[in-house]
Amino acid sequence: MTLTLATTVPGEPEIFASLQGEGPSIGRPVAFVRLSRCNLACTWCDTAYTWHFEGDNRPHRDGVAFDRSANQVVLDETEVAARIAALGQSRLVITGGEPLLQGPALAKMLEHLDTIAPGMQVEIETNGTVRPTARLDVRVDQYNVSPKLPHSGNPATLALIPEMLDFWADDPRAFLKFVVSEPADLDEVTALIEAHRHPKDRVFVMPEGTDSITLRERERWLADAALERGLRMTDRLHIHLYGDTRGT
Ligand SMILES: C[S@@+](CC[C@H](N)C(=O)[O-])C[C@H]1O[C@@H](n2cnc3c(N)ncnc32)[C@H](O)[C@@H]1O
Ligand SMILES: Nc1nc2[nH]cc(C(=O)O)c2c(=O)[nH]1
Ligand code: SF4
Ligand SMILES: [Mg+2]
Repeated sequence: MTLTLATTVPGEPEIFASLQGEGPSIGRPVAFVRLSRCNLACTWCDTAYTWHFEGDNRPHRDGVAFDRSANQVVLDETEVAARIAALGQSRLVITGGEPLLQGPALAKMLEHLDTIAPGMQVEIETNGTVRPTARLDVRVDQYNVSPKLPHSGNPATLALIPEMLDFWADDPRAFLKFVVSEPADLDEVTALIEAHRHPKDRVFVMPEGTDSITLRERERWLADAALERGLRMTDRLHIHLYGDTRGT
């Protein structure tokens, strides 16, 4: 089966080694694979090149027309697994775009990966709106679920599906990671986790931002808010280290 991946440069799939920059595994050395396409359209998405193609039925961002052929590459699941194994890491982060849109092919890729690099730990970065298939789910050690608040520009009917929030609350592998732009967003975070009984020790808040100055500025009030509300906070380490660049 094939997977559709994002690219670093035209034709080169976005498969790379880096430190996990966000969330419960921050600082861990990992292999990353970034898949193409998304079912949401966050106004501040830092990887819009994974879903925002010319001709797509999506709002254009900054008036820039993205070229699909330069931003996608299709590979067999065995080739994807081989490239991940070649990075020599013991942990894998699957991200996108929205990786759970390609559940069946991802499951096959991880099954093959287990034969060439046995025992790799697997994390999935997801917007939390798509249920993982059973065959994929058995291969996953951790879900980093980032539900999208209204400031993302997505309608709540698409982004905040009550049954899915209940589903993640019940899974001890699922950590929520809310992107926050202003202090009032914290009230929405608190209301959501209380409504869906998501344990606070599995809830992170993370500043919106794609440069160090913005992140640091927002972290000043976010740290106090997290402390006050009993939530965990995460930085975005990769932005400080490498800026907002592909393949890092
Ligand atoms: C690009 S998304 C891909 C995975 C999935 N679509 C999701 O949204 O979780 C990876 C992570 O980056 C976060 N993110 C994207 N743009 C961001 C920004 N401008 N500031 C902070 N976090 C951002 C998302 O919320 C998510 O946690
Ligand atoms: N280093 C690094 N850490 C990350 N954690 C989550 C990322 C993502 O885009 O999903 C990401 C990323 O793009 N780079
Ligand atoms: S859900 Fe994730 S990949 Fe999709 S637009 Fe939002 S941040 Fe970007
Ligand atoms: Mg990222």
